Amino acid sequence: MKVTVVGAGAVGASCAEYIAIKDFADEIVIVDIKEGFAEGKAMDLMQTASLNGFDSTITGTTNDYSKTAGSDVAVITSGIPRKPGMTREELIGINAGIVKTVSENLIKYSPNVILIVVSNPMDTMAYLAHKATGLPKNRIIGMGGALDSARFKYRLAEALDCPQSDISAMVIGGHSDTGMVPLIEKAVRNSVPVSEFLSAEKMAEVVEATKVGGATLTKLLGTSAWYAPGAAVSELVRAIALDSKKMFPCSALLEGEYGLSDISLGVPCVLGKNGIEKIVEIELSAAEKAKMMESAEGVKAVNALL
Ligand SMILES: NC(=O)c1ccc[n+]([C@@H]2O[C@H](COP(=O)([O-])OP(=O)(O)OC[C@H]3O[C@@H](n4cnc5c(N)ncnc54)[C@H](O)[C@@H]3O)[C@@H](O)[C@H]2O)c1
Ligand SMILES: O=C(O)C[C@H](O)C(=O)O
Repeated sequence: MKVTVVGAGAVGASCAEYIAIKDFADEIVIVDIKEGFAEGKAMDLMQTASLNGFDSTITGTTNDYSKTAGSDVAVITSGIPRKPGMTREELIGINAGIVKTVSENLIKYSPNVILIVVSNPMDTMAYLAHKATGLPKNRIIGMGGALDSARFKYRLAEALDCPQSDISAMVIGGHSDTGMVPLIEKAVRNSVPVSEFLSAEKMAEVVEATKVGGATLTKLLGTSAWYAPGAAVSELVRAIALDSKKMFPCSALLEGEYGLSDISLGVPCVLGKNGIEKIVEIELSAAEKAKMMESAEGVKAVNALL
């Protein structure tokens, strides 16, 4: 499998590193516009091969998309991250143009590629990629919910004082500080609803902490997070590479699913060799449906700025 990662910055390099270490890709190509930056990151990562025990080959290129030709999957992390106090949506003015051009460049050399959009505001950037490329809807995946769900599990395990491996939980909706929908009613600790262990107040605290998980880290780090985002992307790529049929919440183009259309929004997706193999329509409570509709309105308002 050949994987391209556009953007050799914090998230792109982390994503490339995790993909290499998990060793399911034959070739990883990193692209950046900063002269020599992708080449340097690739060489540094390749010098970990004997230490981390992987055989994937990693190369870098400064904006030469011919080196990405024939990619099976391409991850778009190019663009600026937010600073403390900003929203993800405020990045649209700079990132929209970058994501559009990068998407067009990628499909020129890899017409059969599956795109994974990471750059923020992610749901809108994924929607933009659909408009810019015209790729089939199964071949554009927005990564946000997989990361948000990991943060949800982290917060639930913290509240329950238990290993994260005991938790199954999912976040759907928009990848935004206000629009995320952590499905707390459906979260379980080893098949037992978390409501058996946590008060309503504590569950509300966990939901709120999950929603601002990105902003919390941006405040601590001075820029947005990269380890968990990179790891989340690597898991989506692995599901495609191994045709695993694992289900992740991903931003997918909706055409009537969940009563929504003309929007890319976080919903449960089965991932495999074809990208999104299936959008899974789960039963939502009235409260969950209301939050999902509100989330969709927020994303559509940002889409309107394109
Ligand atoms: N969807 C998510 O869950 C999620 C998680 C983390 C970060 N993000 C987003 O990912 C993006 C990258 O974050 P980061 O922390 O890696 O930023 P970063 O600044 O560390 O890296 C971005 C890289 O993109 C490069 N770049 C800019 N324009 C480019 C272009 N036209 N072609 C190729 N490369 C280009 C820059 O040179 C830089 O190296 C941001 O928009 C951030 O908000 C999204
Ligand atoms: O929070 C950010 O700006 C980056 C990313 O969307 C995240 O959730 O870590």
